[in-house]
Order: sequence, then structure tokens, then C-alpha cells
Amino acid sequence: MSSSSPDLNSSTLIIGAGTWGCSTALHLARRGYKNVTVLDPYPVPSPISAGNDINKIVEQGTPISLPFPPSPLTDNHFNTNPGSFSDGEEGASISETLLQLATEGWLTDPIFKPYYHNTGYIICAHTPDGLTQLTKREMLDQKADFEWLDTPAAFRATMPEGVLTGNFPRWKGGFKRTGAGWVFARGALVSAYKEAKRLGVTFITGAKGGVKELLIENGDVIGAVTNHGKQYRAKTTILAAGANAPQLLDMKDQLRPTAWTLAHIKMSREECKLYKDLPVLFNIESGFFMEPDAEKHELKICDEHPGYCNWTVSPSGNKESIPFAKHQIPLEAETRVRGFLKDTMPQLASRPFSFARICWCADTPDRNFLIDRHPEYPSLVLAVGGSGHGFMHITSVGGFVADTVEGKLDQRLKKAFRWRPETAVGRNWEDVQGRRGGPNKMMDFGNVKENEWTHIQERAMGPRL
Ligand SMILES: Cc1cc2nc3c(=O)[nH]c(=O)nc-3n(C[C@H](O)[C@H](O)[C@H](O)COP(=O)(O)OP(=O)(O)OC[C@H]3O[C@@H](n4cnc5c(N)ncnc54)[C@H](O)[C@@H]3O)c2cc1C
Repeated sequence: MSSSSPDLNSSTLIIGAGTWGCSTALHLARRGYKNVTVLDPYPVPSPISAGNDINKIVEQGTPISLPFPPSPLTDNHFNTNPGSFSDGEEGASISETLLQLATEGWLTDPIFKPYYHNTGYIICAHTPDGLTQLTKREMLDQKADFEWLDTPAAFRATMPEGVLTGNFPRWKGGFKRTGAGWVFARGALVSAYKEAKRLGVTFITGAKGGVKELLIENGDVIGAVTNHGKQYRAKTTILAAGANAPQLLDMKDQLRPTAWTLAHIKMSREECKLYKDLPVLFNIESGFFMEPDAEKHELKICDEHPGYCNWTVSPSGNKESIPFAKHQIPLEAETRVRGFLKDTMPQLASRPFSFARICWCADTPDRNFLIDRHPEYPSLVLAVGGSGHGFMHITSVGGFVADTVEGKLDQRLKKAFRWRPETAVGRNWEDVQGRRGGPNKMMDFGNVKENEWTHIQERAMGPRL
């Protein structure tokens, strides 16, 4: 593929209008591509998109952690990962490049800027192992822009009086007052979608947009077939179906669909005023929260753990984790959420949940992104492997995909993001991949019985998620 003068009239089909699909549509449209179509089984924001969430953690600028993925901040639940080819200086410089590009978008792009809240960020732990990970690997206690917190009073003082009333048992960690915070994720996702649409991208969403299979002719992917049997043909097809990608393409075990759990509780108007502009509080072993969302006055809490899979065996005998949608969480996750609240904000610990859901993302073995042309299908480009830190890059990731389409992706990024089945040979599916919390091991939804899920009644609040 030539890197010079792309054919802006050539047809491009994007499968998936989630975080990366919308980002890619936006970047292609901004480059002047005139014939871009996006397919998704749900209207944007898709209820199964990992990006359809009230908030996500974001860090600005220089990363604090050497190994890729970018940093413990942007990596949210996923604190460390010594990636195979990305350790050391090269990993650090890729990490820095990614952070800088993402940051530029959050700070300057009018499509994304309104959704970024530079509120600061606290990252902490409370067991000896967790603290070792935090201090030795992330070296937070030595970072100039992190204040070290090691008493309950120090934690409580990071937020207005009355917010953090817990005992923070054995909690220690770092507080970065600025240069990190959160984004209104759904708002940013819809903003990217609207702008791409305004620039001429066609979105076919809902029942007619669900892709059943890739359209393969003469040894190449030349489009996709929807559940309704309609064929969409294109010069380039981009697979951006998130955790569902392995259902459309043999990913050679490079993606592990993994789910996390989140719950909302309703706050009063007065509470929302008190809880406004709070720094993010993230304990890498028990959970995290950000301020309540302005629209629905709900506080989201995630319990922290290595993740759940949903294991089945395919007809060809392969082990596969198959995503499914559910607006409930296992009772064990509810217990973890309430335990986290008890330690931090006991005044909220027994308040009923107004909403909960499981949320799927796809992990590569090294948790680097997978953005590359398929080695056997030259017209197929992959844009997958968010690995739990893909949201904050919504501002820039579509640019990497567009560069891949045009054959001009930066060589270091190309190497980091490459199709790499050799890294998944004999993959250890039980690997926690540097994450902590809960039982400190991978969990299986197959072990959660029917009566071991929450029974949250969704109130009449219109379409949710
Ligand atoms: C609980 C949780 C918290 C997270 N927190 C953070 C965070 O704080 N910071 C951060 O940077 N990242 C975070 N992440 C990770 C981030 O959300 C993901 O990496 C990112 O959203 C992945 O984007 P994606 O486009 O690959 O997938 P998605 O956004 O999930 O999009 C996939 C899209 O494909 C569509 N689709 C599925 N099947 C088909 C089909 N057959 N045909 C067509 N379309 C299809 C879906 O409807 C969806 O719209 C978090 C993830 C989770 C689960």
C-alpha cells in the first residue's frame, strides 16, 4: 500500500460504531475520505460498547510508568504490564507518544475538549502486595507530581468534608492534583459520531447494521454480510467490533474478551453539588469512582478485579470467551462494591443500586493495541485490542487506523500494534495480566449461578446505558 496520495473516493467499511469505530470514522472523514460506511447492530451509543459509560479515567502528558500500556492512570483497572517488546526505553517512548497524542485531543480538539475534566487523581492500594506493586513498580512515592498519602486523614483531606468519611484501612497511595482526571465517555463517543456523520460518513445502525460475517472472495475480505443478508462491499474493511471481533474473524487467540462490573447509585442534587469536581479515587485492589454524572445524578463505582470471562468450547474445539450483555452484576461484585464504599464513603454503602452492568473489552496477551493489516486478507484492517485502556485514546486512535489504511503508520507504533499470533501461542487464559483485586484471579461467569446476580429494577428513565 502506497503512502502517497490516498484515493479519497475509495470505499471503506467500518464494522463497529463503538469507541474505535467512531474515532476511525472521524479521522477518515477529516482526511477527506468521501465513501465511509459504518455498521453496528445498535444505534450510537451502542449499549454493548465499552465506551458507552458515564466516565473513564484519563491522564495528560508524560506517563508516570515505564512499561506500556501508557500508565497506571490511563490503564485504569490494569496497573502494570511488562509487555514483551515494549519494555524499557522503546516502550516508554511509545507510551509517551500515545499519551501526548491523546492529550492533544482532549485539550484542543473542540469535538472532545468539552468532555475532559482535569480534576486530579489518587491511585492507591492497601495490602502489602498491592503496595509493593504501587511503590516499587510504579514508583509513585518518588514522582514529583504525586503527593504521598499514608493516613486516613490525608485521604479524607483530598475531597470536601463529608465526602470521604471512611477509615481507609491500611490505604496508601499517590495524589496527582492536576494533569489527570476523567472524561464524560458517552458524551465524547457521541460527539465523535455526530461530527463524523456531519462530515459525510454513513452510519447504518440498529437491526440492519449487525454484521453476521466477513465477505470473503478470492482470498481477500471485500466487505461484510449483515444479519439481514445484505452485502456491503468495500475496497477496505476495518474490523472495530471490540470484544465481539473474535466472532467475526479467527484472531488466533490474540484477543481475550473479558468483562468488568460497574454499578450506579442515585445521588441527591445537594450531594451532587458537594461531590462536584472531585479527583478520581482508584484503589488498584478494590475499586474506583469519579464524581456523579451531571445528567442523571448517579455515582458510578467499579469494583476492581482481574476480570470475568464466559468460557465455551467452539465446534472446532477451541476455548473461547463469548461476550453477552447483562444489566446486572454478580452478587459477589455487589459485595465488593459495597466493601469499597464502606472503606471510603460508608454513608453510601447500603444505598440501593439504580443501575449495573457488565462491560466487555478485549485483551491482547501483552495488552498493546492490535492495529494492522491482516497478513492473509490484504484489504482487511484490524482495529482491536483496547485491553482496558482504549477509551482515553478515542481522540487519536482513529488516526493510527487511518495511517494503517494509508500504509504510513509510524514504524515504532506499527511494530507495537502488529498482528502477532506468536505472542498468543499456548496462551495462558488465566493470566491476570498485572491486574489485582477481588480473588486476585480470573473469574468465569459460568460459575455464577442464575440466582447469584443482582435484581436491580430499572426505573422508567428511558433507554439506558
Ligand atoms: C468497565 C470498564 C472500564 C474501563 N475504563 C477505562 C478507562 O478508565 N480509561 C480507558 O482509557 N479505557 C477504559 N476502558 C477500556 C475502553 O473502554 C475500551 O478499551 C474501549 O472502549 C474499546 O473500544 P472498542 O471500539 O474496541 O470497543 P467498543 O467501544 O466496545 O465498540 C465495539 C462496537 O462494536 C459493535 N459490534 C459488536 N458486534 C458487532 C457486529 N457483529 N457487527 C457490527 N458491530 C458490532 C458494538 O455494538 C460496539 O459499538 C474500560 C473498559 C471497561 C469494560
